[in-house]
Amino acid sequence: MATLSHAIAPPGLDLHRRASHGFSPPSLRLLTTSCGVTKNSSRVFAQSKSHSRQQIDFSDPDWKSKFQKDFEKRFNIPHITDVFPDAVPIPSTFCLQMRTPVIEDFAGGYPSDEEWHGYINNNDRVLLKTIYYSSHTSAGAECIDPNCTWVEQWVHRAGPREKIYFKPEEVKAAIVTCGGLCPGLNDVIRQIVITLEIYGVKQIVGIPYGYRGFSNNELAEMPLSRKVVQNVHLSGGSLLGVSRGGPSVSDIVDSLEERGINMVFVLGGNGTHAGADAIHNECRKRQLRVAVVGVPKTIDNDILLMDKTFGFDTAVEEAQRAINSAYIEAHSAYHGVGIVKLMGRSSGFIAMHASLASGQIDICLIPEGSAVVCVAEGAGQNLIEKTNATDASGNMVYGDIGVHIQQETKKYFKEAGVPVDVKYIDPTYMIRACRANASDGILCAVLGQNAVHGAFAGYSGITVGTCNTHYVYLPIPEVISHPRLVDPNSRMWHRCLTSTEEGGGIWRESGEQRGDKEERGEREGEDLT
Ligand SMILES: Nc1ncnc2c1ncn2[C@@H]1O[C@H](COP(=O)(O)OP(=O)(O)OP(=O)(O)O)[C@@H](O)[C@H]1O
Ligand SMILES: O=P(O)(O)OC[C@H]1O[C@](O)(CO)[C@@H](O)[C@@H]1O
Ligand SMILES: [Mg+2]
Repeated sequence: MATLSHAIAPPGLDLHRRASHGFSPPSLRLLTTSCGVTKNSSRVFAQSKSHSRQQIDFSDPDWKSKFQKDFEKRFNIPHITDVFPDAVPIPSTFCLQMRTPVIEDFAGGYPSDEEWHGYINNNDRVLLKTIYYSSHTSAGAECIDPNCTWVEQWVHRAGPREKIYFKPEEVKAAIVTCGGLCPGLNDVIRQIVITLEIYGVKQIVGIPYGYRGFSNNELAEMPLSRKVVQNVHLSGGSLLGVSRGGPSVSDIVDSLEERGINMVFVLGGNGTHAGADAIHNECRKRQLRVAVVGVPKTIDNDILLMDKTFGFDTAVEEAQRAINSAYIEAHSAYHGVGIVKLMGRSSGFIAMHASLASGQIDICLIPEGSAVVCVAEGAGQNLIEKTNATDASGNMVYGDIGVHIQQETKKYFKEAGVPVDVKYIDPTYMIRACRANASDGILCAVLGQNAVHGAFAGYSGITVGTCNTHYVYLPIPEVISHPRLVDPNSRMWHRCLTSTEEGGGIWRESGEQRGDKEERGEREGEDLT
């Protein structure tokens, strides 16, 4: 008995071609995503892909320590003293005396102020990878060498430092939000402003409409204060507006100089971070004492190394509403088919998580049955006509895979002589224009605070994120070298398969189909995502 899953298997979604296989499957589930297929051989040294700059000779008995040294160098976070070795720090103006200890809680007595100061030591580190894989055949294994040797990889811990490199009264801080919208942007803006004020900063401005705001004289900077941002997190979008494209890096840095801005908080995805890193480098070239700190914003969750980016949870929650509607429509119709297209340019994380969360992504092909199809926008691009268009930032504009599946499904069933009722839902912008949920709200607040702590501590060219639930600073190039992709060998993907019962209906593109993406992307196989 053929199943629809076979009918639409790669190189497919070619429902006609396989229609002759018959159509009497018991029940079948389908989930499509844009995630790639990993050839088993590449799993052996999955991680070495991201370490391609370092040629590792595993026959060298010292390879591990050399690897670790190289890793430390790569994950070193740029500091103001790299360029200004004589920069003198001052004691932090960020007050940590707000604790209200209940003495009785401390059996051995509450630590004195000399022992406890609540700041982060510059040498504190967070373990980047926490699973010891005993074999490269383990699910989601990321091994460096053929023996899957345990290699500790440490990254810098985020948070307030005891010494700061900017006098708050000399700071003019700017916040800019670029790319597309994402739930939680206003929460991050709010928290950055509040934290800057706690340090004592008086000059805080918002740059309107992304990087464009730096060059367009008609767009005035927006003065920001706690009063202005107090309630902004209660609505979605960005208080400052967003945009794609815009001025050159050199023009942006000219504008920073003209405006006297010496702290820039950049909220955006991989494109925005590439811009932030370029701005940081240009400032260094010009010997400007400017701190550039990113906060990763991507609804697609396609930034490397982090547990997840803010807004993702909210988007998944919102996506479920669409899936639920598709499910209800499909189940209420005679031979109903519900199709939902979700965001995910290169990565199918939203589709995978929303499917897993909803438990409703299943296709029943029994005559009285129904089907719910969830597809990530980047999937199956090889099946539809290329638009050859790019947006203002240079990102490729994709064809509409959702509409394609809708049309092909109708054709398929027509040819099979089975009446179907196909309902197509495209909630695209609804999942990213909404307000952040509680867990994203917390994530945004902590990221915003840590961005300010990083800038005051003298770091630049960095971004903030969570690794294994701990907050860290990472050098920008390491998180944007390519988009993070769903790993089909990961536990999460298999959980997704499991949640769709037999899992036989899950479809993903083959390595060949998505060859171009394989070149650009890296799969991340950890359990969290
Ligand atoms: N390599 C780059 N160097 C400098 N600036 C860049 C680069 N790539 C993109 N940008 C700029 O960054 C901004 C945002 O880029 P983009 O539109 O790709 O969104 P993004 O940050 O990737 O967010 P999203 O996840 O919403 O796509 C644009 O103003 C764009 O001009
Ligand atoms: O219509 P816009 O603003 O270009 O945004 C669409 C794109 O933005 C994202 O949400 C983030 O990159 C993608 O998933 C999507 O392709
Ligand atoms: Mg992008």
